[in-house]
Amino acid sequence: MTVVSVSHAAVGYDGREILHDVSFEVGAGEVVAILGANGSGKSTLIRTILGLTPLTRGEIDLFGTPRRKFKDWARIGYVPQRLGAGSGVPATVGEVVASGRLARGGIFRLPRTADKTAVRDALTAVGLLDRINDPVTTLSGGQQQRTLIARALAGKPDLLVLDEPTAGVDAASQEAFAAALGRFQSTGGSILLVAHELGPLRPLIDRAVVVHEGRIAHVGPPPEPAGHHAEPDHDHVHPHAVPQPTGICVAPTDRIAAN
Ligand SMILES: Nc1ncnc2c1ncn2[C@@H]1O[C@H](COP(=O)(O)OP(=O)(O)OP(=O)(O)O)[C@@H](O)[C@H]1O
Repeated sequence: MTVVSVSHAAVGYDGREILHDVSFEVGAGEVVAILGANGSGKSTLIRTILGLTPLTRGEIDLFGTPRRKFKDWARIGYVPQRLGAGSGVPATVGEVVASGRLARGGIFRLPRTADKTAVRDALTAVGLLDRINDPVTTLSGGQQQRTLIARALAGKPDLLVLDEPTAGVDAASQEAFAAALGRFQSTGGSILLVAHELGPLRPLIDRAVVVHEGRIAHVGPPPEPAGHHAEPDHDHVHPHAVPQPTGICVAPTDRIAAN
């Protein structure tokens, strides 16, 4: 089953075409990363898939349904870049996560206990259950990001769409975030994420889609991370590449296994 299908998509703003003839798919249970330089069109692509920006040409299907007819938005959890600093709303972590249940409303509204369980399960998945009653403003940037993924998970989506989920996020939160995404995938979830640096997310990625100046430049294994290695035409493995030692600067002692 194809969860997202983008076929020959073109998208523009004010008559200026930003994405040209873009095609790729996300299969059920796959983790696909959209990579590319600043301004290459990654966010535009995500916004177009979510129906926030119109297509100029081409087709997008979601769960096998043309996007313009798709109504089952509760199947998609969207994690934006940031909670929005200074919103002035003194919401607690639990309240923010509970807002992810809203799309599950209407005549199929689940009982309150199911909502509470879903909120607690989602916070457990991202390692923040102990902060459930704290104002989100007291969390670090990385913990706020984990709160957003918990909000998306609480809605029990089939597809998570994440826009630069680890940008500016501390290393411990990135690890916790990657673990939560891994658990989501292991239960059959599909993931489409935009990233600059994959970091701890790298092992999760089934396929990378590299966007370069509005066109797909590479589909396949994620290119090597640093500098020119991230260029779209640079997709081979270097024989001299030295693997980074894992956990050298990211794992606080309480995350190191006892044996
Ligand atoms: N609402 C808009 N109106 C007009 N032009 C826009 C709009 N949004 C984005 N653009 C332009 O579209 C191009 C692609 O932007 P987009 O945000 O999709 O790139 P990106 O790859 O996500 O970049 P970044 O990594 O910096 O977030 C840029 O030239 C940008 O200036």
